[in-house]
Amino acid sequence: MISVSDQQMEGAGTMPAPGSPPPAVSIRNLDRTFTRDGNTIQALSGVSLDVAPGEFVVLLGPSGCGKSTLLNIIAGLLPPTSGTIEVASHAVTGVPDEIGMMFQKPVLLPWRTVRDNIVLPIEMSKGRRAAKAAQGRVDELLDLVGLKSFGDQMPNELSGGMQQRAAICRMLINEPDILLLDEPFGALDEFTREHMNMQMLDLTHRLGRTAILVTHSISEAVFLADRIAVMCARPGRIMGIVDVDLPKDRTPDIATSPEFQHHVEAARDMLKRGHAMEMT
Ligand SMILES: Nc1ncnc2c1ncn2[C@@H]1O[C@H](COP(=O)(O)OP(=O)(O)OP(=O)(O)O)[C@@H](O)[C@H]1O
Repeated sequence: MISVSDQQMEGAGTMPAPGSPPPAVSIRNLDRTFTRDGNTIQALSGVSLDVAPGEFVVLLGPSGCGKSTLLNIIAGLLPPTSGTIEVASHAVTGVPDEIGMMFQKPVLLPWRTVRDNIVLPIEMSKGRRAAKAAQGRVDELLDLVGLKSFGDQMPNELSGGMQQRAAICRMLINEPDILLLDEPFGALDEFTREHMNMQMLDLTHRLGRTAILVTHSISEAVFLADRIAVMCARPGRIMGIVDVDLPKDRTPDIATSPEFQHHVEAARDMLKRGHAMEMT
């Protein structure tokens, strides 16, 4: 039985159940507009969403529906035009300490070794001595993502998937509770992407992290998510939520199961309805 709730009906499915722990991320009535060439673009309108600690939420929607804008607002990189955003029960005013972020491109500095790229966030915030003291943690992280013997290599000696794994280590070096993932594996080939998704799922469960991931891919969303927030454009908003009640331990084989396909259909139907609303 698939649980689907429509946000058009009073934000159903986006709020916590009574008595549940405070959300890791809480968004209320968020709007964001941009001005371009004298025109106002409503990138987000009336977005409300709570993400529970340890939950994996996927933002799924077509190009331009405001997924990256929403992620950047949660990360404190962009202010909302109106509405509220809290991370760990605190209003977001800058980049919260709890947040780690990853983008489609790994953006490793080519003149620094993998290890020196990973400690960069510490070096920038706490200085070189602190970065040096974190080398043990770097080794643990490299081991965690299967790059144990690659710490002293230069980024150009690594494949695209390996570079993204180094970027995962850099995201985790400050031990963030909440991971914001903007199509982190979108530039990788399908096989590597599948492998990296499995690794990310395993990591978030093992480390007990909260994750919010952006994707256009319905099957990727169903594979990764505890809940999918389906978005539509013009203006960007959350159409509704698909609860993915599949077992937490997932391997690519699950994609052939009827349950998986039912969730894919539920998300696709919601996307189609969003598209139809955009056209009217
Ligand atoms: N800095 C900006 N200035 C003007 N318009 C912007 C800016 N950033 C985003 N937009 C507009 O806001 C809307 C949402 O953009 P956003 O990048 O968040 O969408 P998206 O769903 O992440 O798209 P994609 O999947 O293609 O990355 C788009 O119409 C985009 O053109």
